[in-house]
Amino acid sequence: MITAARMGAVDRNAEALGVSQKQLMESSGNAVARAVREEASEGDTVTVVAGRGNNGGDALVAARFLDAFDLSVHLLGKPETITTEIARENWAALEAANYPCETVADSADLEVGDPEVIVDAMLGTGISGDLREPEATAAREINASDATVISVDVPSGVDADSGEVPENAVSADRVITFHDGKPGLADLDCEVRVADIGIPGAAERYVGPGDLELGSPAPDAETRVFVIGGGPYTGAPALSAQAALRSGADLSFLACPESIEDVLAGYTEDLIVQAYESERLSTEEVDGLIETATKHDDVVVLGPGLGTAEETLEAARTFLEEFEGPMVVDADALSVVPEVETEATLICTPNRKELAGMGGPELDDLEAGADDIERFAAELGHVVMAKGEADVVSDGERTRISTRGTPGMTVGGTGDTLAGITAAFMKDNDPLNAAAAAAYANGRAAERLDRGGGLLASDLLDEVPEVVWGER
Ligand SMILES: NC(=O)C1=CN([C@@H]2O[C@H](COP(=O)(O)OP(=O)(O)OC[C@H]3O[C@@H](n4cnc5c(N)ncnc54)[C@H](O)[C@@H]3O)[C@@H](O)[C@H]2O)[C@H](O)CC1
Ligand SMILES: [K+]
Repeated sequence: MITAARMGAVDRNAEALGVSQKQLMESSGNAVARAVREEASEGDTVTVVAGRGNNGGDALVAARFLDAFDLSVHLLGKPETITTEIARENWAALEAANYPCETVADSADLEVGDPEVIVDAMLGTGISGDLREPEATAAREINASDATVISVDVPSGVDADSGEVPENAVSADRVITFHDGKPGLADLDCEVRVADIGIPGAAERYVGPGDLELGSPAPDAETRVFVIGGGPYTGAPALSAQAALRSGADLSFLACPESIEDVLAGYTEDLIVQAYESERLSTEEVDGLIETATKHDDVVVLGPGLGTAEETLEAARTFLEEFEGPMVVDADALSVVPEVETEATLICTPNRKELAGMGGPELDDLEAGADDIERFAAELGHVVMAKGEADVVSDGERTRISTRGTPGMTVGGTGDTLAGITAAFMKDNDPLNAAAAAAYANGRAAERLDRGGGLLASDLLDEVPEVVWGER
């Protein structure tokens, strides 16, 4: 099953791999035509009712494969209102080739007639709200006919994700959906066929630009990130907190021992440093931190630069046991995750060593060990983003691999920037989508800066916005 949003991301990934939307539309249209040929005999009347989006586009392709029938194509709107280039091109091809096609300005003008087959291609996954005119009247006409109704991708009006069927939706006899089943089609009482349209498996398995769109924040999202780190180290928490801002967080707070407060505040005006008295993170600080995080923040990053003192690990354990919000757990805090029961939603970001240290698989090649990482994520009950030459992201059921990045990313601190990017993406988001998008953004930023060597993790900070807002 695949949601509409994820389908869009996979389409975008396919395009980045060199398989264009127009190629996918050609395959979709061909699959629809094959279904029509199963239902109609040569010379039968076939009526195509096309909307102005790519759902309609699919049927405009199908029309070219239906010469053997008494065909008529009805576009619900003016050609210039067709919303995509590839659908427009397919309409123009039909007109240029003298196909029997007409535009329907007003639903009263739509003559569905009494064909053997109607192809319902008004609306697919791009629907919003109940059917509006002229689609609503057209749907009534289609439902009132005795024709066999073949719906393209989704019966027009049905929500492909929720399965909600508004009363004026098309009632299909058959649905030809593309690439994978849709959650909203599972309970339809008609035949649903999944047609392979040639999307490469890599478009789902490997993180691409579509995943960035899916997992990065909407421009108007307001995210407050709270980094709990530092103690022996100061660079790591500062990198995470700044990376969060560079990835869309509006405010980035940094909780640290007061002994390094000035050092951290000195890095940049942009961080709000909130110091606590203890020399390092300890249990007496945790209640205060949980209260602050719960009241004021959206996502916590626990771990950068915390060090591994027993009292710090004990405090991390307590924090994890008591906090219930979204968290990125990185670096030294990772080792306690398998020991605690938590209500928090975690994204754990171990490197190979930390993965093994958490009781995960000991792997030289993370990509080759992706199934082991998926099993470990399932046991752990949280998203694991195992960082290496390839990053493997899994929630125990779904696994995606990011091969973005450069050898130079082995320099210290790129895991800290990744943790901050992940936190900025995590609010109100599927944690797997957020983590996959963050791995992609961090790696792409490094690729854009690649001069063969000499990368600094702090260099990534300026480049991340170029990826998150410049490339999607
Ligand atoms: N990988 C794949 O699965 C592929 C699927 N394809 C087809 O593309 C459509 C999705 O196309 P899209 O252009 O995003 O949207 P639609 O055509 O479904 O609808 C957009 C169209 O409809 C208008 N509209 C929206 N809501 C309403 C409403 N409530 N009432 C009336 N009109 C509405 C909106 O204004 C637009 O004009 C997918 O379903 C597949 O069929 C690709 O062709 C290939 C890859
Ligand atoms: K449809």
